[in-house]
Amino acid sequence: MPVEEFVAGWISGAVGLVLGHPFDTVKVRLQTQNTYRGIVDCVLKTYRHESLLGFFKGMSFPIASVALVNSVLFGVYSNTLMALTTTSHQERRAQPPSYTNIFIAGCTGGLLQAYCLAPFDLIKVRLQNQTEPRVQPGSHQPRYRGPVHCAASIFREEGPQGLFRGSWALVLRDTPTLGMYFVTYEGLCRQYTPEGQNPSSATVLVAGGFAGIASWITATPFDVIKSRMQMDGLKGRKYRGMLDCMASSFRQEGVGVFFRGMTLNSARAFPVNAVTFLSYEYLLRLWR
Ligand SMILES: C[N+](C)(C)CCCC[C@H](N)C(=O)O
Repeated sequence: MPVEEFVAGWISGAVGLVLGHPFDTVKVRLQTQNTYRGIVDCVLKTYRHESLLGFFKGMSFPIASVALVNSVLFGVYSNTLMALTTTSHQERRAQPPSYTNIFIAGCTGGLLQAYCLAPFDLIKVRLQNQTEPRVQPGSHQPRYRGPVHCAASIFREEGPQGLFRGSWALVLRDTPTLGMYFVTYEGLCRQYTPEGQNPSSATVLVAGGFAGIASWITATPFDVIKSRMQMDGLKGRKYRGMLDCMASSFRQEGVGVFFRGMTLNSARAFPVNAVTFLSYEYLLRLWR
């Protein structure tokens, strides 16, 4: 039943999310702050200054919203595929859909999830970039006290459209790359599974992991622009728009800027997406 796909998408996303958050925090900081020399430097400074908790900043909203975001991604993907091929999830092993249809369904899922993700991702990025240690009485207060305060402040200071800052870059980041995500996953599963059978757990883990890496590698240039657009507006506006952000980042920092965070994105992508697909497939088989 289509609704199961939504629920499976949610639970599997939450599991992956917690696992990958520390990588994500370091990545966001490297993409948007020029104070770190590299991954190790950023990890050490974060740990010394903010303790282990520093790596988990901004995680609560993503956990709450992953329900919506991942269920939209997997639910729209699967239901689009059903509309294109008239096969349900269970029938797809016996009648595999074409890669073109998988790509179209993945892009559709990606496009819609990007819109749901936009405000939550913005708040995550703003909180991850607060480098103040835990608030103690009398110490310097960070700008945002928590996710709700952050959302309310953005709404007040930058208007409702402020909550969607960077959403264009996010849509461009996620639409084609999520098409690729499902094509890679399906392709690898088919390659290592005898015809008509379900892929083994090991196959699902490896295919999910590589699907994550493939889509994150290609998504990184827009990921950098997205993070920068999201931080813009915090202290006045530096960029006139997405194209200006791309041009001025390139002018000031060279082409390398578009690959910032690629190592961390890939390192995070394998475990996160291996677990995401494994729990997704497992839950759907459980409910059949
Ligand atoms: C398309 N792009 C690679 C940007 C995102 C893929 C999202 C997959 C998973 N929720 C994760 O957080 O890794």
